[in-house]
Amino acid sequence: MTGLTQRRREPGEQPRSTDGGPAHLDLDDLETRARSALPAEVFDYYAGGADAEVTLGEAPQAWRSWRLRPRVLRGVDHADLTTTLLGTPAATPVGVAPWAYQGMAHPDGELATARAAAGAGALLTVSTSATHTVEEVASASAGAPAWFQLYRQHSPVHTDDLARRAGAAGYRALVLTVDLPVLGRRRRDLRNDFALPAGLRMANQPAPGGAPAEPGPPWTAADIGRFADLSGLPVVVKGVLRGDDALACVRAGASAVWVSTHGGRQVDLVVPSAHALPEVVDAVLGEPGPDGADVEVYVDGGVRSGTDALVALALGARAVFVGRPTVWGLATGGAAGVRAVLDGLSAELAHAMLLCGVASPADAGPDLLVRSGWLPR
Ligand SMILES: Cc1cc2nc3c(=O)[nH]c(=O)nc-3n(C[C@H](O)[C@H](O)[C@H](O)COP(=O)(O)O)c2cc1C
Ligand SMILES: CC(C)CC(=O)C(=O)O
Repeated sequence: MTGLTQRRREPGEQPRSTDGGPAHLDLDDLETRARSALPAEVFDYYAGGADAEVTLGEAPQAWRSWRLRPRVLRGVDHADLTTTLLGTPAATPVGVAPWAYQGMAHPDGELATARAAAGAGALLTVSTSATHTVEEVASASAGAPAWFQLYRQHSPVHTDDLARRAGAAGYRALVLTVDLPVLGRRRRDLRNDFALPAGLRMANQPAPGGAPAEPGPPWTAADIGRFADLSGLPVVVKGVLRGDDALACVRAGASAVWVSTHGGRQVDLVVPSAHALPEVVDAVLGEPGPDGADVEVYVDGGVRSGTDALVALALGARAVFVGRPTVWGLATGGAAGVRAVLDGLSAELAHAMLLCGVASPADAGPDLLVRSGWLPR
């Protein structure tokens, strides 16, 4: 947190080089360093989006189509970031979105990300497509709360098995990703003929050579309650962009919905998360979840600063999740790199909250925002 005044330079003191440490979070610089650290096709896989990447490019801009209306003289001299997510305490409303194949970014992969999230008190979401098993990542979290993200697998038996294992391993929620009936068309990957490195461990996939899988039917809302029963966990539905879908998920037993364009990697030209969020919040506001508590709404996509995160909270998100910033942190600095990203974004958020007279995440509301007419939409 910056102090009340500028620091005065000592006589003869030269400006410090900022190369020596993370004086502040510079995500553009981190991305540039990750680009140098990673093989070009791996960087492209992580960075890229679907088709012409319009949605990918618009995501950060969309948060920035809002302007803040700071509250003054409200007696707020401290911003407390602590919150609960589905009843689980978290030190910050900035969490880690699930992302695949972390072993390509760092040898410790998901284990490093888990340690970083645990250290930061940030909620971790672990991808099905991890390079360490459901149970290994749970152990690395050392009791810190984590959620497990589930994709529909080729074999429904395998999908169900993963849901049960997530419950048994101590994850606190099951995140069903519903925006990937098939993979989006990612031009960079097509151009690079991207393939996963030969030695990469697909830790949650069944061993090759088993019986050929019989694909099950596509998921419907009815699967929400079924997975809650199988896993014994509350279900979060990730990849919702419409109010009617959000309400249908809640009525089918979801405890939370997660507004997401999948980082612009699935369908291009979809509405940015920042614009879909208010519709989803309106649709489910005050709806009870299966345990009677209010349903929660989360969001991800293009959140790159504390002020972006504050806009999301003001629009009604209970938590924001970040994907690529943690990719760049892991690729450049392992667990410490991810930790610096999470701590940096949380510090920026706390700073922005204080400057806007917002004492806690729950204290953020739509009164903080205006959509400026003069801004390009
Ligand atoms: C490299 C990469 C891999 C991803 N893998 C998954 C995944 O396995 N499961 C999932 O639900 N979402 C996955 N996502 C989407 C993220 O969870 C999240 O929605 C998105 O990255 C948020 O946008 P941001 O990267 O702009 O923060 C992935 C995203 C990226 C960038
Ligand atoms: C295994 C993939 C489907 C992971 C993913 O969600 C992505 O690359 O966006």
